Amino acid sequence: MGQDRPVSNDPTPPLPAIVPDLTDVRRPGPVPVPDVRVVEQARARLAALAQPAGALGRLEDLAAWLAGCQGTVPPRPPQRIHAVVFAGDHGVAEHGVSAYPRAVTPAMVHTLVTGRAGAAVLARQHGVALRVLDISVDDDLTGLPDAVRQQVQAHKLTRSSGAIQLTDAMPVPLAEAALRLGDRIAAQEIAAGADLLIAGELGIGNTTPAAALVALLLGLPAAEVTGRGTGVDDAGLAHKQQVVQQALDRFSREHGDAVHGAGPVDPVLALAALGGPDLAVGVGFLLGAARRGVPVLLDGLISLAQALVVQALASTAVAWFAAGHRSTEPAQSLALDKLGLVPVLDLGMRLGEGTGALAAVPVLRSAALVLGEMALLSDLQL
Ligand SMILES: Cc1cc2ncn([C@H]3O[C@H](COP(=O)(O)O)[C@@H](O)[C@H]3O)c2cc1C
Ligand SMILES: O=C(O)c1cccnc1
Repeated sequence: MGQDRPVSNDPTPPLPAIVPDLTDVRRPGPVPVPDVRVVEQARARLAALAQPAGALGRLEDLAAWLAGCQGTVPPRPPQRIHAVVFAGDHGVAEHGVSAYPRAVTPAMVHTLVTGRAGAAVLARQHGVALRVLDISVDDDLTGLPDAVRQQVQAHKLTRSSGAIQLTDAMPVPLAEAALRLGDRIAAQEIAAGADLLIAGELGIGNTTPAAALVALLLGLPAAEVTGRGTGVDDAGLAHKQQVVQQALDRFSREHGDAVHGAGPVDPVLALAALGGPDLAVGVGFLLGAARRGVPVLLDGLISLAQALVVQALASTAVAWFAAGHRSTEPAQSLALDKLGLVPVLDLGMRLGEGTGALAAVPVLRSAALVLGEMALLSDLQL
C-alpha cells in the first residue's frame, strides 16, 4: 500500500520533528493524531484480505490503529516495547484502604528488580524491556545492591504522598515537576528505540487515589468508582468508599466547586490534590509518548486514571492509546468508556504493575502480522 503515499524526488527523508521537552504542563502544545489516511489504507487492505469481510474482528481495529500510529501499511509488529513501572507510596495506605501493608511496596520493587514479579515474568516472555523507577517510595531500598539501587532511584522525587482525604497529595509545583519528569522519561525510552510504551505502577494504596481521580474527572460519586483493589472485604470496601468520598468532598471544599461536573477540573490541581508524584510521573510519561507519536498500551485502573488526566491536558493524545485489558475495578471500566476504548483482553485480572498491558502484547503483534502476511482475496484461485 506504500505506493499510495506521496512520492518525493528528494532522496533525503525528512528528519522526524524534534519534540521539545514539556515546559508549561498545562499547555503541552498540539498533540498530532495518528495518520488518518494510513488508517484508511489499512482498512482497505483489511477489507481485501483472504477472509470473510470483518472476520478478524477486533484484530482489525488494532492493526488499523497501529498502522496509523506508525504511518505505514502494513504496520511492523512492535519489537522494541519498553515498560516502565513507576513506584510510590501513598499516605492514604495508613488508613485501612488496602488488604496489604505498605511494606509490600519496597518488597515488590525488589521482586520486580529480581525478575520474579508478575510484570517481570510477562515482560520476559514477550521480550519487553522493563524498568522500575522509585518515584516516591518511603523505604530507602537499602536491600538492593548499590548499582541497582542507584538506577531504581535515579529519578526519585520524594517520599510518600499525603493522605488525600485529609490533605493534598503534594504541592502543585511538585505535580508539575513530576509531569515534566514523566515526559522526559518517555523521551529517553523513545530515543533508546522504543516503538511502543507501557506505564506500569506499584504502590500499596494506589487504587484509592486512582479511583478518586476518576470520580473527580467523570463527576461521579465514590460509590460508583470504588473497587476492592488488592481485595478488601465488604466492610473494607464500605470504608474505602467513605475515604474516597471524603477526599472528593475535601477537594470541593478546598479547591472550589469544580467537582461533580460543575466545570472542567484543572488536571494538574487534580493530580496534586488527589493523585501522587508516582501517578503524575506516569501521566507525563503517557503524554510524552503521545506528543512524540509513539503508541501506548494502557493497563489497569491506575493507567486509565492517568489516561483520563492526559485527555484533560491534551484531548488528542488519547488517539495514541490502546487498552490492553479490562480490570475488575469499576473505575477502570468507567474510564475506558469515557475514552471510547475497547480493551484487548478481559481476563478478570487485577494485579496492576503493567501486567494487563503486557499480556495483550502478543495479540497486538498478531494484529500487525496478519495485516502484513495474509493473502488477499484476489490471490485466491477461484
Ligand atoms: C503482593 C502484591 C503485589 C502487587 N503487585 C501489584 N499490586 C497492586 O496492588 C496495589 C494497589 O492495590 P491497593 O490499593 O488495594 O493497595 C499496588 O501495589 C498495585 O501495583 C500488588 C499488590 C500486592 C499485595
Ligand atoms: O486495575 C488494576 O490495575 C489494579 C487493581 C487492583 C490492584 N492494583 C491494580
